[in-house]
Amino acid sequence: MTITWRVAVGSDEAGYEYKEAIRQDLEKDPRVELVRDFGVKAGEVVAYPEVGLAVAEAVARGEVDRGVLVCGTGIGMAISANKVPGVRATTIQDSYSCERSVLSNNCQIITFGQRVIGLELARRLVHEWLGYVFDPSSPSQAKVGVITAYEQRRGT
Ligand SMILES: O=C[C@H](O)[C@H](O)COP(=O)(O)O
Repeated sequence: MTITWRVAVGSDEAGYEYKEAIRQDLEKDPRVELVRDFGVKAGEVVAYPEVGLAVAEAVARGEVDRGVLVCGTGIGMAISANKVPGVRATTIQDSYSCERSVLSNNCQIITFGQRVIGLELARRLVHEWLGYVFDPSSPSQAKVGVITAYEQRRGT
């Protein structure tokens, strides 16, 4: 079975160059059917939560399957995206965390710090990431379900 993804990308000004490189890679990847760019544009200055929340809301609404967010560290983008109910986001810097972010945690969003990791590593991790699919019949589902149940109890 061939899975294709609808992917959103976004950054603040501190992550603009990586976001652009990743967007271009995604647009060429046969596993990607749609790329939505939530900015920023060149020279634009936008607070990272504005972009992180917009991408996470697009994921939560089902308009895209996944998102890639870039800021200086990746931290602010992950914090922001995780505020949107139903969204799981994490910063990644290595191959194993990339794999587990999907297979253990069913994260829909990964974030990078442009000031933290090299561009080629970030691009490689995105390439790997598109190959992972969460298995809802795996033992990890029940653990992720604890988070979902908490959100539902909270009514968020
Ligand atoms: O997590 C936040 C990002 O790294 C952002 O790009 C920079 O934020 P700052 O300007 O508040 O350091």
